[in-house]
Amino acid sequence: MAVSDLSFLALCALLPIIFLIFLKLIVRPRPVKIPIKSRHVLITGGSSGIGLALANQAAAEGARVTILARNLEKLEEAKASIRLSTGIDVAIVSADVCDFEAVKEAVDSVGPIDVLVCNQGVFVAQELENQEMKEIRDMIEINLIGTFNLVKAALPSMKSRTDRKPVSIAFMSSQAGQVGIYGYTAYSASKFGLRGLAEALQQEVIADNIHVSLIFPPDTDTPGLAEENKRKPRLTSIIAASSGAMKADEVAKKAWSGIKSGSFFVPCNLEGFMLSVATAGLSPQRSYLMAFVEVISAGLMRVAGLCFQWSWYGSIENFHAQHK
Ligand SMILES: NC(=O)C1=CN([C@@H]2O[C@H](COP(=O)(O)OP(=O)(O)OC[C@H]3O[C@@H](n4cnc5c(N)ncnc54)[C@H](OP(=O)(O)O)[C@@H]3O)[C@@H](O)[C@H]2O)C=CC1
Ligand SMILES: CCCCCCCCCCCCCCCC(=O)[C@@H](N)CO
Repeated sequence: MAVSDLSFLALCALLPIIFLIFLKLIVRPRPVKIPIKSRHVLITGGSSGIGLALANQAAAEGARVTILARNLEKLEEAKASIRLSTGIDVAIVSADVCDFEAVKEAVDSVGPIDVLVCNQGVFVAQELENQEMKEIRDMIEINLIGTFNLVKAALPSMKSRTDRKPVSIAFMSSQAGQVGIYGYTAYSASKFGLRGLAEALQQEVIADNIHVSLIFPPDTDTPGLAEENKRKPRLTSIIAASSGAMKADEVAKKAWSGIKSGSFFVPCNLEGFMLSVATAGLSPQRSYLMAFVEVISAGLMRVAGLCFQWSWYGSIENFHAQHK
């Protein structure tokens, strides 16, 4: 082999390494670890489904957990179920996230928060044309404005903590917050909204050692999903089935691992991983390895995304052809 061939091969091997080093130097915010043991975790919507699973796992890991929701009976039941499975007592607090004064009072009553998980959410799948304005408003109010209320209420004490250790604010989005899906005009809007909130907020709070995570679950087996499934447009189910369904415990496990590693995007399954790479956009990225994957697979992921759209629009066409 000629010397020039060898040096060409060496260059080919070297380029990715140089690129990795470059990415390692520039990714921002810098990597961080956020332990939850012995720290105060507030989980909204913690009385049911994904929130309850998050609370269970945090309690089992030795965090001091508070769960917040509206219905006090459901909160008591959740507390009893967590005690049964972990032997640990969590604190409960009742408030409607839509009421800022109530949220402020609740947050002040539970003491300084190290990890705030804004997980409360409602979802009713329906074509916009058939959906009542009340349902649309509820989704925006509870999922998006309610999250603003929580962050506004918790931020002052999170910022003024004396120990300066890394703390976290996590938002429960959805894969429907990464791609618009038939039947989810209002829901997707509320969850896409969380992304804008999260991206901007991360820049505002990084100097306070506060780290933001956005979690993107697929359909997850919860009381909320069972309720949603009672009346769901057929096409919503068909398109959402592009991503596999998960158990609440599995989603909670992925969520905690993402929050603790300070990841900005937290996908929960393989399809979610692809979605996160495909929709990386200008989101912050702490991991140079993930940044590397995003850069080298960007074109391919766009092709995959176009294939999914091709298949979804195919389903929509078929559906209309059958229902003429
Ligand atoms: N299940 C799924 O398929 C998926 C869910 N998600 C998201 O995960 C989150 C949790 O969903 P899931 O576990 O299924 O939901 P559930 O319906 O099982 O639980 C919702 C929780 O939120 C609380 N909540 C609802 N409205 C309010 C409010 N106004 N103020 C305070 N708390 C409230 C409920 O308690 P109460 O009613 O007593 O207030 C309950 O604890 C949601 O944000 C959802 O959008 C994302 C992707 C998939
Ligand atoms: C480039 C590659 C892309 C790969 C995969 C795309 C899969 C998208 C599926 C989206 C499913 C949305 C489910 C919403 C669940 C939810 O939030 C509700 N249960 C609540 O209403």
